[in-house]
Amino acid sequence: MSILARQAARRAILVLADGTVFHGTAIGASGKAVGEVVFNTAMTGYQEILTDPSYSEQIVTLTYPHIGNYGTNSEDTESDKVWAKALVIRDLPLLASNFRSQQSLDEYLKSHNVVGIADIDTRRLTNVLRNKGAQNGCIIAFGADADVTTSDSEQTALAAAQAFPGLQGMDLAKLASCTAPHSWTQTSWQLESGYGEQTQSQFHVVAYDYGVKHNILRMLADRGCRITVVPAQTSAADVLALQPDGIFLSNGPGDPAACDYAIEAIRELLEHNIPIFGICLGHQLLALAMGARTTKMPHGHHGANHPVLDIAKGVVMITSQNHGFAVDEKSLPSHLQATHRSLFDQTLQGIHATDKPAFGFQGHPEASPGPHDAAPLFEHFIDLMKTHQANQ
Ligand SMILES: NC(=O)CC[C@H](N)C(=O)O
Repeated sequence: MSILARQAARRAILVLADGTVFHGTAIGASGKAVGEVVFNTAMTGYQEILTDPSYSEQIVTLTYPHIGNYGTNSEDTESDKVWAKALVIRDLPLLASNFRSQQSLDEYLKSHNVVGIADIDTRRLTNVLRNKGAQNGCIIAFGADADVTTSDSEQTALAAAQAFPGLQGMDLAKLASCTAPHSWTQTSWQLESGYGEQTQSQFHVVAYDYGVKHNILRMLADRGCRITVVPAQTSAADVLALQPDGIFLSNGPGDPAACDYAIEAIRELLEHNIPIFGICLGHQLLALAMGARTTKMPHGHHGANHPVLDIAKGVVMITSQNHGFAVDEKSLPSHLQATHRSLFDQTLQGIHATDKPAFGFQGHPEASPGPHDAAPLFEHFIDLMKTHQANQ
């Protein structure tokens, strides 16, 4: 029995748009949350997942049964707030134990005003999502003194789930983006010293922030990139005025095809032959700008154990993934080459332009807390910038 069940438990319900109902224990804040329900198979990294802006408008189910074991801290974050709409877990363990822990997961969710549900059969929920596809859903987490199991609240939750418009066609990147350009100098976390500060740089990278995960910026800073982060709607002309050695297109939430301003700016930037690297949403936007199409996947890829084939090398990488849309390989124009494919469902995972120094990766080479098999993709971006500098 979890600590929640031992305490005076607050009840919660999760209702999917197809009418499936789960009764569980409320964790985090009291209230209602509506969004697309997805499942993530990572065993660790719940704080990084919650703070990943790409989870905007999504309710995240973690399939690993014990979540919260190592508590939370102020460092293991991918942005300044929790972006996931709500959290669904099987069991919140009795103790949070880690020398870096500052707050339990339950307290952390409460302090960020995020609702959650525990003590439900997450295997059953995952089966529903895997077989029927990602579905919209609603969680109602009741306060301690609420009378809860009424069918009224199930009806309220069902109506809210069915009224959610869905992620297709939603442009969320401009909402997750920063509002003003700024520089980024923080480097990766080390056990002895925590996060570091960049001391010298060799390349100037302009990073489009569509909801950027901080570890991407840290890994670029580690590799000698002086970084100017710019808002999602920055024009190509404004980026070119910064005289970048390379342009980075970040991850981000929502439907890539809805980000017309970004697709237009990237199309214009491609004409200047400056190295461009896109991750996840950035990869999808690069593909769209070059004439490919994106589609909504049945239940997407969310986890830290996804095998991806490097087509040219014939090597398999274990990768971190978080996406619900994908570039349709069949739609690639002749000047875009497929470089990586998912070994779960054969969907496209990487592209490289044959006529420009531009490439994209669907997974997360910056993954924190890993895996790190795809990290060498950052070196490829550095190599392209070196060549570009040498040719100037
Ligand atoms: N992590 C991301 O950048 C996600 C990209 C896009 N929003 C998708 O769901 O496919």
